[in-house]
Amino acid sequence: VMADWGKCLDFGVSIARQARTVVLDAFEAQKVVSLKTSPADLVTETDQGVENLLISAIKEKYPTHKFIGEESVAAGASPVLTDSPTWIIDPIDGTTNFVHRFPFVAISIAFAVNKQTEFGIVYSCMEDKLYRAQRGKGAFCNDIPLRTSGLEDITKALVVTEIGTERDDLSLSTLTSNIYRLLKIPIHGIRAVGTAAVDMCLVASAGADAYYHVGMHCWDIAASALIVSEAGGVVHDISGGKFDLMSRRVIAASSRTVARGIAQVVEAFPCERDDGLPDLLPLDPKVIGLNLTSRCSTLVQGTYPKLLW
Ligand SMILES: O=P(O)(O)O[C@H]1[C@H](O)[C@@H](O)[C@@H](O)[C@@H](O)[C@@H]1O
Ligand SMILES: [Mg+2]
Ligand SMILES: [Mg+2]
Repeated sequence: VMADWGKCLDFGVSIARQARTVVLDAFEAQKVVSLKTSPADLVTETDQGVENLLISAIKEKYPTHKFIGEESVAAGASPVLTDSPTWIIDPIDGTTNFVHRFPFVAISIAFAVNKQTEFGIVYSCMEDKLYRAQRGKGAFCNDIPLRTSGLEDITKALVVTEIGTERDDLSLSTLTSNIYRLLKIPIHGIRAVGTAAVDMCLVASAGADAYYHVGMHCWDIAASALIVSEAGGVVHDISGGKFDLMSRRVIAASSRTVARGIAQVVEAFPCERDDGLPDLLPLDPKVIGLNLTSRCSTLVQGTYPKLLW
């Protein structure tokens, strides 16, 4: 029988609401900003404070549960997802927005058991929009049910993506040529809100038709990936194959057709997986009929082969 994690979800919502008050209080205040992996990868004391608040509240109620938190990982914790009940937390998604007071900042909390996401919560703090989904039970924004647009025709798509924090030539040339090739399809337009979690919730709420990105982390999208699929959307790897939460690549879309259309024109640049495993080519045996057993031990330099089906 499927365990009902509903009470755990309710607890997650209650601590997300508490954390939001901390974010709102800090939003206007002076901030101490530090750098992480690049001059564009920022972190503040509020990121760390909110993560500590969430993790200590959860530990008190569920002492055996495990955590993958963005700022704990930045401080050296290992982001390996086991079968144990695990909370995957991004305390502030959109830290650059937070620092600049660009009013799109989200708290993202996902909960996985046996490596399967059981619920996801994304609180878009300035908008006061609390998105949530429990596996098999639908997706909601402030308790209103969510459905994606269901769009099939990519030439009518509004697509969200992110610029990310990479500033090296390969990442930036791949990223900008992806935008160029998408616009040439043509599509209606491209937007970047500055938080992957909110981008994906826009797909779930039909405000956009697809989101794609290479370089974000599991904590950015673990919650919103479930919210998109519970809203009737699809979530795939950037190649069009099977989504892998730890791969740092994703397409979330209104339909498989739109996802396929994006997979055909966008390319991935190599980036280290969140779990540190050797990078797997995004080969989905079902999709290409291959019987793959061995992992690919080295990154395919440059871009991944096109996996079209
Ligand atoms: O604000 P973060 O939690 O660091 O997440 C950001 C990420 O740093 C950036 O690279 C982009 O991918 C954004 O979409 C993320 O939300
Ligand atoms: Mg983030
Ligand atoms: Mg963050």
